[in-house]
Amino acid sequence: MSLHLENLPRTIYVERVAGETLAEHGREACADTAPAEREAPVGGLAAPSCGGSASANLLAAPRVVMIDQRRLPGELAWISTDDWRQVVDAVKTLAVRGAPAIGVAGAAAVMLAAFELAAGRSLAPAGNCDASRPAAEGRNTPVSAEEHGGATQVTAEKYDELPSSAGTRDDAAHQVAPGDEASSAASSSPALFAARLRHVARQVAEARPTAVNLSWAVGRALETALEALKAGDTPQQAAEALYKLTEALIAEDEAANRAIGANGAALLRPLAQAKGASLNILTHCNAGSLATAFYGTALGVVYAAAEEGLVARVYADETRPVGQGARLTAWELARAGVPVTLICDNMAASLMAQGRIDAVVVGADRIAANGDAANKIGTLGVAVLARHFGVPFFVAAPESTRDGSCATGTDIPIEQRSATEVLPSPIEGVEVFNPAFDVTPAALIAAIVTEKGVWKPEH
Ligand SMILES: CSC[C@@H](O)[C@@H](O)C(=O)COP(=O)(O)O
Repeated sequence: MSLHLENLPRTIYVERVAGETLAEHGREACADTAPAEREAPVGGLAAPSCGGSASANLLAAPRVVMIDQRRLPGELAWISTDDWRQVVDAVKTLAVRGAPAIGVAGAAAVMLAAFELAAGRSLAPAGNCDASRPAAEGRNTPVSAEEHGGATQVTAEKYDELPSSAGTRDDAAHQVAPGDEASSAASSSPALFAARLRHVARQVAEARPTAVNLSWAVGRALETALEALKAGDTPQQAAEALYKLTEALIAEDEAANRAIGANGAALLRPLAQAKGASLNILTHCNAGSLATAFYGTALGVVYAAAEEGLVARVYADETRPVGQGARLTAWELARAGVPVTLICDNMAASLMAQGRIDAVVVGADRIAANGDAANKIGTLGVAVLARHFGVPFFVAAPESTRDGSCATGTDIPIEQRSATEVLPSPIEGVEVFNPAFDVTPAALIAAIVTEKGVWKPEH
């Protein structure tokens, strides 16, 4: 098999529009339909730019460019925006999804807000960005990063930590009327800038509750801005620091995924040797390049193993109700040149019973200290089946997905999503239960693969 990773589009990146300042640049988002084939600046396909080249002066307008994954596989289209609210909206509506990708998106949203403030623009909420956060239910209850307060979270303290010259949080952050004087004041007052950026960061971090990567990355962004201000930087310089951080997060994520791939391939090698043939691998949801900055976590393992000839075929669960497996994983693998067979979620048992699955590799959205791992709903069922049929079950995720503040999986907040994802037209008298994730106990996981190595929680 020859891999074609160059056919994979970059999920999310940032760019500058040369020759325009933020104040001059239009605020509207543009959605571009990608050409069938196009060279990307650094591997993979990139969207056509909304204008200009990548050379940038101070305060040239940054844009966040994201694949609109709601439109796949029918159409490869990008959202390009300089509005942090649209990035939050994209996270909530799954235009951009997957734990590492929404982490990058979160940091990028804070970066766009910083540029908006630094240019003296209003920070009034728009669209549904202030819409109430997704509900949580059951034992895995805490939802917001602030409420959760763990080591890798955006803590309340971080939100409230002000530069020494700043006033209180309330006197600044809540002055958010469109076009008011406080908006332009934030461009010249580090204290006001910090307070209002903190206010935005909180909204961004709460866009989705389960994947810890979101609040982790937002926390890094906020910390970067506050540190810059403490060091005496202007709001404009702090915004520039956030642009650099977003680029760094994207590069870090790809590097982590490639390391995860190498570590995971080392786990699959002995299985292929024992079988005397390449492996059939089952995966659930999309933990591929589309779910990350590039390359993928679970599919990163597949890509690295495929390079070595260890992979015969990937079976992709369709992953009801949103269909990330059918719409995204199958599309991505086919595009990358990996043989793929799409199955319905209820077919995995039958395949395993026939001995047609050699290993399961999935991603994760949050991993508790004891190794319990939250991943897309349905993963737990696959893990139970794998244990029953003696198939090794591997979890692949970056270190940023580990949350030491959750002792076990019961501490992980589980997002409840809209009933319409399950039942597009309501039926009177019918309630819908739609948790987006479930938790696989560590006892069912053969190994957790991160960029740092392989972790066997049981041992
Ligand atoms: C690489 S993220 C882990 C995935 O396996 C999966 O759970 C996932 O893609 C997240 O779900 P989503 O709701 O699509 O954002």
